[in-house]
Amino acid sequence: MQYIFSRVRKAIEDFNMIEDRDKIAVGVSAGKDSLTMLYTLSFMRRFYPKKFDVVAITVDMGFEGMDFLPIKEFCDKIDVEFHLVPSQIKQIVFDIRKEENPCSLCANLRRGILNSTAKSLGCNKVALGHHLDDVVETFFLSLFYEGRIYCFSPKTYLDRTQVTVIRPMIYVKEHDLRSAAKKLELPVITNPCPANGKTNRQKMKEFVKSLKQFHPATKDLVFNAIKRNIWGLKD
Ligand SMILES: Nc1ncnc2c1ncn2[C@@H]1O[C@H](COP(=O)(O)OP(=O)(O)OP(=O)(O)O)[C@@H](O)[C@H]1O
Repeated sequence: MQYIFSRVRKAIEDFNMIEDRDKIAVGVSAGKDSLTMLYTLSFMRRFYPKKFDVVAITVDMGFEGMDFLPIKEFCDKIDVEFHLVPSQIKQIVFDIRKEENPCSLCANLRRGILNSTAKSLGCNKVALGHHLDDVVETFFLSLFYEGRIYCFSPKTYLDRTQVTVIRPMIYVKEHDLRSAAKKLELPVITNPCPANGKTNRQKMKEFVKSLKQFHPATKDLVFNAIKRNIWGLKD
């Protein structure tokens, strides 16, 4: 875990993600990435030089048979307030609109609920669990499907809701998150979304993996280019 803590701390410091007296709403999907982020931030709040508080928010997408009790119990164990917010996102996206490419509408609706819940709980920040592999995949998604050089930012202020979105896991690789979640025995719930594994993001994941045969460090090289040329971070 020490490795993950140090990578998260470096990302937080490089992009000034945390300030004194922040109240951070951690978006918890119940997947490995956001649960590891929740564990990391809840641990860090005890020794980090800037004092901050953490609450966990899960937007219930409306998929049948999801049991969030283990997440609630995990939050109790690490002393974090847990909020489960019901929604009709599944019905809207799949049953009513029958979206062929459901991901962007789904993510927009989810983000809206997450940010407004965070605001109503007095949080000034929302933390999302995007990791280094997500960064590189998003870059290629934007390039191949939108024809632009783009990636989400590590830290973004949202005018409308007046909360700042932070992504403290961007320096951590998915592989390391998978190992950490296993080691910590986090109560990971498998994503029941019917689109899971069939998305353009999944295609990009496979594409990035395939690049390894041409150059073993492609992922790191692309990530460093994004850091310098899109996020403007100096070496
Ligand atoms: N239902 C949800 N409720 C609250 N936050 C969510 C929810 N779904 C996603 N998020 C937040 O948005 C981030 C990015 O969402 P995405 O669907 O890409 O997650 P993921 O790659 O499946 O990660 P995870 O392993 O945490 O599920 C998550 O890491 C999490 O912080």
